[in-house]
Amino acid sequence: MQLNLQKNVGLAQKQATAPSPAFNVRGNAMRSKLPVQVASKAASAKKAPIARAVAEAEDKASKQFGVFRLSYDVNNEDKEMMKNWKKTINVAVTGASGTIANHLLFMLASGEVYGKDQPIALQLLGSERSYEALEGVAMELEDSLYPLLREVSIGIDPYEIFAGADWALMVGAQPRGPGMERSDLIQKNGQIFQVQGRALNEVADRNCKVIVVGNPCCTNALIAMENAPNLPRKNFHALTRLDENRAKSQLALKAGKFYTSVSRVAVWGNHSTTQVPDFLNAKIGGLPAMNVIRDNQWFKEHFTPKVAMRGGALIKKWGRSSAASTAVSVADSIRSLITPTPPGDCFSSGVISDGNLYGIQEGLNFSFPCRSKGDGDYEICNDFIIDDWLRMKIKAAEDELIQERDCVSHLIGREGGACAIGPNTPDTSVPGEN
Ligand SMILES: NC(=O)c1ccc[n+]([C@@H]2O[C@H](COP(=O)([O-])OP(=O)(O)OC[C@H]3O[C@@H](n4cnc5c(N)ncnc54)[C@H](O)[C@@H]3O)[C@@H](O)[C@H]2O)c1
Repeated sequence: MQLNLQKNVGLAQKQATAPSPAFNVRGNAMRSKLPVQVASKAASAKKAPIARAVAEAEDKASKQFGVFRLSYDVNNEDKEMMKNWKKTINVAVTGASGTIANHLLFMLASGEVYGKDQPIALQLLGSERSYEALEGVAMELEDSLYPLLREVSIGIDPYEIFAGADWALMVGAQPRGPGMERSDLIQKNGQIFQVQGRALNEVADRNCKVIVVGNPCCTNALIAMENAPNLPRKNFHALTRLDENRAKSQLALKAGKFYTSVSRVAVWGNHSTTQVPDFLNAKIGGLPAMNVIRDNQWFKEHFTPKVAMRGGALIKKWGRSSAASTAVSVADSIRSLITPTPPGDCFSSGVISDGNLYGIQEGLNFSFPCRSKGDGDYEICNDFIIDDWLRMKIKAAEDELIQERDCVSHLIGREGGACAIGPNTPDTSVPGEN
């Protein structure tokens, strides 16, 4: 029996515009070259983008080492196991040979994120420098024998790797080098997300869900979204779930309760030290957290900065930034979108602020409390109480995100103010996560 034949032809078709090598690997597979029809360049140039991509992919497949059709010898036992499986989904992951991805990919492949009945194809994007490491990652995935992992493809061209993606987990970003200004990092990474946003716009599934992890993640998500006008604006998320998880853990520890009793914890604003972990609306054991932990000073002076500075505390101990817990929080973010949010609860995500009821300026990627029916979509919760303290903190986060947006206005086709982030601007990056 041949599995994923369609998909693998599709994969070859995804090799559309790439100057890069692409591999498609899987254990126990019988490999054979794809049949090819060579199209002339002139003819393909006139075709619509997708038809051209297909023609170019076929052309490339005729010449390129490493493009395979895979077929599997499936015995009866395997058939039994697979009979209730859903249709394979394509999950693109960038920065795939990086530290976070090294945890995340194996969680995805194991089925613990999308479900034990959800086969996936992993499409891994690396940088030129990390290409060999990417091959190593693919080999490790291959050696892990995950039944639900139907395909692994690797490459360095986002147009190739995002082709047909149902999900794009955008982890890859340039790290902040020694002496690098925050504004330089915003620019450098902004350019990456402009290119990748354009690629998503061209080749990803029209309902692709995007989660941006690479920092500054809210502004990067905004850039990707603005460069992908063919995808729903709502589909672009920035990862602030790690901050929520950190807040939950601190509340549970302080209250002496198990973390599952902590709910309705929102993180507002930016994934930076201006972030606002919301203790006013949080609940512990179904009661307002402030009625359980009766210590206002602790909430404002310990809890809030502790959550915001957690990355720095961790890097001091560990010598590197959070990776495993970040991967866990990406997995949590995905699960929050594909499973219904329990009544009264929420999850935090950086999403487009358009139409929000909290007075946050529109056109920003801003972290809000959200809820989902489990269909991949979400809505911003509209029943959170905001007091003066919370309002003041949220305003500072909003100002910061407006400032970041001004610095990338040229990348999002927006008339914007000048970039006001300079060497003397307070550095609000989450320590260790920039
Ligand atoms: N939002 C959050 O909560 C959160 C938490 C922790 C880290 N982060 C951010 O996540 C990002 C990744 O962290 P990491 O620890 O995995 O870093 P890492 O340096 O270990 O890995 C990053 C990988 O991205 C690759 N890369 C660079 N440019 C790329 C591009 N244009 N396309 C594809 N890949 C590219 C690099 O080659 C590298 O392998 C960083 O920006 C970090 O600040 C975010």
